[in-house]
Amino acid sequence: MATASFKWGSDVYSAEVAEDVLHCTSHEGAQGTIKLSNIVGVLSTNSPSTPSVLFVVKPDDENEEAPGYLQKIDISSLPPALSQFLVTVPDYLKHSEPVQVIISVTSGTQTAQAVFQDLVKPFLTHVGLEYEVHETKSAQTIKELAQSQFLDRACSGIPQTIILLSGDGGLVDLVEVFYESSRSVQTPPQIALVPCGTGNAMASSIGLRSGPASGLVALIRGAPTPLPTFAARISPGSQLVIDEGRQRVPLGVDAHGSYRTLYCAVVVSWALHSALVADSDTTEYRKFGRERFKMAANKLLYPSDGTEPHRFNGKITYSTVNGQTGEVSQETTDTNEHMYVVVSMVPRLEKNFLISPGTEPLGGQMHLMRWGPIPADEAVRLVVLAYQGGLHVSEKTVTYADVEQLRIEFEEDSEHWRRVCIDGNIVTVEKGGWLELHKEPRQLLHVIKPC
Ligand SMILES: Nc1ncnc2c1ncn2[C@@H]1O[C@H](COP(=O)(O)OP(=O)(O)OP(=O)(O)O)[C@@H](O)[C@H]1O
Repeated sequence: MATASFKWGSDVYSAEVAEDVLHCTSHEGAQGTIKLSNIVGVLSTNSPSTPSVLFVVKPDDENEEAPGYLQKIDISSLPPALSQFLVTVPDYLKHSEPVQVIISVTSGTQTAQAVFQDLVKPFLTHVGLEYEVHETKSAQTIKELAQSQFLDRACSGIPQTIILLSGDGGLVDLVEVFYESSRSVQTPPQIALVPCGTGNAMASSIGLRSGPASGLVALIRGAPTPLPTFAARISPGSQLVIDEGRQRVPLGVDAHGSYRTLYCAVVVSWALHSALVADSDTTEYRKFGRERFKMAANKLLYPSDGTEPHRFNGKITYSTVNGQTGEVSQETTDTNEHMYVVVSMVPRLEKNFLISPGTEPLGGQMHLMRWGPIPADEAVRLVVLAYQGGLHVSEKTVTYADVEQLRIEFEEDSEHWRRVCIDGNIVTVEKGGWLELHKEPRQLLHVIKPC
């Protein structure tokens, strides 16, 4: 198939579809092919008589996650089989404010700049959109932009669309600024995700699982949907871990003085999960992409001194609602010893890591996933089952519950085992401290979900 090597020209091509492939022929008789699965959309806005096909050329057709580059060709007429791809420019790309593009340069394996040049910039140009580009200069850039620009517009009722070329971190930064502000948001920004991170939990959960190009498909044919957000209240004395674990920043308390609230939209975890996220967030580990999580997990599950994995101590209480009667019941895990504790607000933490098959994307649910101390090999088996379509949730050893609220009281002496992960941020809870999770009623951000 000539997808990568064929040189597309500015001709108007005649086009026909056969066996999920668009066959195009130029006036001079040159022939090129495009897999239908690589088509982003067909625009007929500029000239209805010569629709434009936007498609991704993948140098390595076998690797569906390879970013590739975007190409546009005009065709002389629309084959019926292409009508499913017909799109018009959606309202969220027609705001008076230019589209805001954020390139988070260190996300994942540092591909975001190339993804912008090869996919997003050509997309914006072909669709004829005005845009402003912001490249991150530090870990604070997205928060600073949110403070200085996005929040102002949202509070003034100005519609805006933000394209995030990042992992979950970019979204988490926006959540932090918008939800910690006391200002009143009139018009939530509409956020398009172009997955460039390591886990890309939110993007994968809303269906963007074929690399960064899937973000373009959602951008041209998407539905802005409120982003459910959750409040994590943490006891006083907690600290944010920064600088690859070397430094701590006290989190302080909210104005009422009894706890600090952090807002989240993806995942809160403790025990093995938070430890592996914390341990693997170093420049050295980041080079390994998604593998870094497995590498860190192995070190925790099979300690080098030959001992068994750590038994995490704490009391976990949670409430559930009976779907039929609406009755709320309070439950406590049968033991205070734990190995794996994850509260997920999304179904997937990575493309194929289906941590919570019962969670509807952007549905506003929290699911607790937990198991107690078990042999390391058994823990590995459960994690493998999660990669095999979320089969771990039916195992007897796993607690899996749709929870309304949850509280953990930490009973660990060492700070090392009191590290929790709140949407990728690592927080150490004080000795004897606690964490509570609640559903947050405000909806201040919208995520563009693929239709
Ligand atoms: N120019 C920069 N200099 C330093 N840090 C940066 C810079 N740009 C981004 N960062 C930081 O790099 C991290 C990137 O996080 P992001 O979530 O986007 O990617 P990831 O962690 O690889 O993916 P995921 O969260 O989906 O697993 C964030 O902490 C962000 O603040």
